[in-house]
Amino acid sequence: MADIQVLGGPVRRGTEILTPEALGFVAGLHREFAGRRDELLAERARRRALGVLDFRADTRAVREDDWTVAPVPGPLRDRRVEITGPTEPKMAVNALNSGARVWLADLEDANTPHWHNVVGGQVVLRDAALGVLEHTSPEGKHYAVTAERPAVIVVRPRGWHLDDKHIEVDGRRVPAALVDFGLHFFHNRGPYYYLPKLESHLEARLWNDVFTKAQADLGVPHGTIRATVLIETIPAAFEMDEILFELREHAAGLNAGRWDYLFSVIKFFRDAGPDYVLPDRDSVTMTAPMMRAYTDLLVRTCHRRGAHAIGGMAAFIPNRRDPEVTERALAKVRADKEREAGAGFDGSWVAHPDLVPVCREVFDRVLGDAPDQRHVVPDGTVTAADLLDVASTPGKATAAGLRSAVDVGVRYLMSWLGGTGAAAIHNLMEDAATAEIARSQVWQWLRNGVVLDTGQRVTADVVRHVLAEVGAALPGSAAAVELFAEVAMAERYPDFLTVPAYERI
Ligand SMILES: CC(=O)SCCNC(=O)CCNC(=O)[C@H](O)C(C)(C)COP(=O)(O)OP(=O)(O)OC[C@H]1O[C@@H](n2cnc3c(N)ncnc32)[C@H](O)[C@@H]1OP(=O)(O)O
Ligand SMILES: O=CC(=O)O
Ligand SMILES: [Mg+2]
Repeated sequence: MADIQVLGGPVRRGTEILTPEALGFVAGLHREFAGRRDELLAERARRRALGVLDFRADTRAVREDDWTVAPVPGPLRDRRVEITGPTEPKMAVNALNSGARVWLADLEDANTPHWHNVVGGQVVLRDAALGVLEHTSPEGKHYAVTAERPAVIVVRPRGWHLDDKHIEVDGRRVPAALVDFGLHFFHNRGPYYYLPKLESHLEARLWNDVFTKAQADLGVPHGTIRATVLIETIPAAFEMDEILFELREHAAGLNAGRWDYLFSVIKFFRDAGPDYVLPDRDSVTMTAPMMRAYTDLLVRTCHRRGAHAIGGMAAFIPNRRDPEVTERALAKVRADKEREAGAGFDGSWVAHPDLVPVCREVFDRVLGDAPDQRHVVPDGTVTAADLLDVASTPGKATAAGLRSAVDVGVRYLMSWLGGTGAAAIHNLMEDAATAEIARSQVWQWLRNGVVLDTGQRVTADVVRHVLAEVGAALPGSAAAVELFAEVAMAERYPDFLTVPAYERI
């Protein structure tokens, strides 16, 4: 224990989570795997420096051979509606009662990793697993899980890129992914996880080895854990088969994480010239050729391998106080889910309980009594050129788009720094992934000197001017404005906005 330091302050009921045994377990994972994690992060940078993306020659056999992942476990058999949300107690109860089949309990895109969120989230997850989760709001409203069939909990730990500054082992910070997974698995024995932001099959292999050791250390049978991997980076799109193969004894499916995927496309090609400059965020829809290629390949890969293909998040949020906003959100979400169900997905995500019925209805119509449509393997081939066809994305870079990116980015960072990692902004769900798009788009437009629809070229002065106007209209935004400038305008592009942001909380 002497070499395990907890640097975060006290959190209510935190001692139930940060027990010597649980910390020892996390330290064991850290000692075995942190070094490999470091090498894999360095490998991300090396791969981008090469500037080339293609299917790998050395894994051709994995793509061509016949194999399948382990059989789907009973509780994950039917995933037609999954609700996502942070592990805050009220939302946790609401998600479990929402009628969705799965609750993606999010320690990643929807969560600010304040220490009290990290530890408090584990308290909520433990109570939920034990069936004792309850909450009373400041207004005195009582929340308890009453659903006959509460959603199955699937936990999303943070990605490989972040270290947690509140736990040190042998003098160094522990990868946040190992903190989140380790504490959760120690207290609840899993067994279901979503794995975010992977860039390669070697990162999947690392997760597989973490699962193997974790199960062995705690005497849990090998293969109990089941992971759904988000394909939400462009490098990972070229290794879908390989990722499932590495995790085949622990894999449950793949998910099309569209927002981080777009972020990754911009990030990977941020200085690759005009053919790779994306237009306004709201014009890049899932019907853009490169997005269609990505989801087609995902569904085909999953179904060939017996895994579930889970759709992504439409960002439109209903508003119980504004029927027009709600009607628009329902129509947009319905169209999105119909596209996904028609393309072969087995289920999809919603961001709000009021969207559960529409997603369920759309998938009920396509699935009928069957729990999924894994037996449907769509024909066709997706080539590297299809995945990389950024140039055919319709839309323009506009002055309104620039303002919106800056405005949403600053508003979101205000929320994130304040401890709330998902927010409804202008009736859209914004989280770390969508904010990454906003700031990366500004960086890309600036680097490429993009000319907007108004004829104005994007320069540092133009961005500074918009940022000053946005900041002036938002009281208390100084820290968020400064952070936005750092992540959208720095000469050297920061890989993740959450890394510098984390040092400020
Ligand atoms: C790119 C990606 O990774 S997507 C996945 C990550 N992102 C997310 O998970 C975002 C999930 N969604 C949310 O966080 C929220 O819906 C927000 C922040 C967008 C909007 O939340 P709010 O402003 O509270 O919405 P609203 O006021 O309409 O909520 C109404 C009720 O629904 C509840 N609710 C809203 N969203 C959720 C949710 N996702 N899960 C559970 N309950 C929810 C609220 O707690 C509230 O409950 P109450 O009536 O008991 O008070
Ligand atoms: O995590 C999901 C995404 O779209 O990003
Ligand atoms: Mg994501």
